[in-house]
Amino acid sequence: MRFDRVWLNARLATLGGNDLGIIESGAVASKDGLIAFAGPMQDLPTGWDAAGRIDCEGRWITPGLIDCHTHLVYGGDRAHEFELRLKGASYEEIARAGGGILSTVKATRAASEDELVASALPRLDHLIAEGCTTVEIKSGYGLDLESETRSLRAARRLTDTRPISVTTTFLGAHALPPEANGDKDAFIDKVCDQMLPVLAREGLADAVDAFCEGIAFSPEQVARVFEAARTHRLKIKLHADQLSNLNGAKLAADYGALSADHLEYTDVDGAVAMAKAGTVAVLLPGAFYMLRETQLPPIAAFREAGTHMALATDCNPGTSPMTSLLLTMNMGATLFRLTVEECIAGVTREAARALGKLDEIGTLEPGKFCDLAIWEIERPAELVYRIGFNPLHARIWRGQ
Ligand SMILES: O=C(O)CC[C@@H]1NC(=O)NC1=O
Ligand SMILES: [Fe+3]
Repeated sequence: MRFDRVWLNARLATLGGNDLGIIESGAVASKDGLIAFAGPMQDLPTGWDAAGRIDCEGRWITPGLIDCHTHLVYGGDRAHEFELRLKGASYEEIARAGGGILSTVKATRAASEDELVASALPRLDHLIAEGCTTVEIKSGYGLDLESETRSLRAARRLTDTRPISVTTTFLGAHALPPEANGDKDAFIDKVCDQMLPVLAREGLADAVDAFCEGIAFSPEQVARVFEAARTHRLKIKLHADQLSNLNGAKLAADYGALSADHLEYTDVDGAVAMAKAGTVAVLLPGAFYMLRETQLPPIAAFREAGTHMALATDCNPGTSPMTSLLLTMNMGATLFRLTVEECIAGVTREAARALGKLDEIGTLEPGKFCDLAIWEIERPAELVYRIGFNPLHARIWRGQ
């Protein structure tokens, strides 16, 4: 058997099954960008050969990390609002005063596609430096067809100059733009009848998302977006129950969403509905931390119900200006009390599930893309335990 590359003398955290899937004296082999073998070195086929042999000298190999929820493409920044919040203004007060998302909308509408690409690249490079091999990027700061199109094109273009997989999500129902003059239903009509069909036809969106919240859109308005997504055969996700319980998790589950995200105010019924529907709970501790939220997501209910749980940075200029999946894991453990296994699975196997791509990425199993992160650590817990330290030794994307 001839492989392209073989990584030998490694300790594997395959994330296969429902745990870390640890293999102590392991090897991974690639062929044409895919994993051709992942298992005990002694099980490598007799007489195997390879163009490249890498001695990992006992280092750990995990699947490449996956950030399944980011708003990475946007103009400007919100540092000034950060100062306002330090002086006591709430996130909702700032939003209702026309700041928040809308100030980023103004900056994004004013930015060219090249400028959107250029400003996103440093954020993307930070994720890549920590072993990220797939990133989901939402629109949602354009809020009109031309700006949403420009944002999603910019997201797609990031793969032109970086070795990373990008999935895009149309988040037109993120906030009400100024020109809507307060008419949310008319804006939802535009999202569903004008923007979504064009973006679907042009293949610019892999999924559709919405913000179901008092300061954003109602469950009824979100349901209209979901119906339109279904018409155009696009998968759905939802920013749900972040600041209040509008039963967003249940709504997402009822529509068979890939994921419902945030979920601080989700109740047991929502957790059970998600488990039954296979809708992944994407937990976003960066926003919880930045907003100094005190309502914890119902982790015990998710565990009890069997709801899959993922973790992501929610990288965005307002509530989570964070580009570190390692710090995200530490927050998931420290703030949400997730276990080490849940954290590492949350940014690999479960993040892949949240993107509907578990058949392609997220575990070290033959037939999946050979996306690897090789770590200078003695035990997997170090990936979650440390704060502000990056133990990445090497990152492999599609076997390279
Ligand atoms: O503040 C921003 O720019 C986005 C905030 C982000 N979007 C959303 O729906 N919830 C969030 O935390
Ligand atoms: Fe978000």
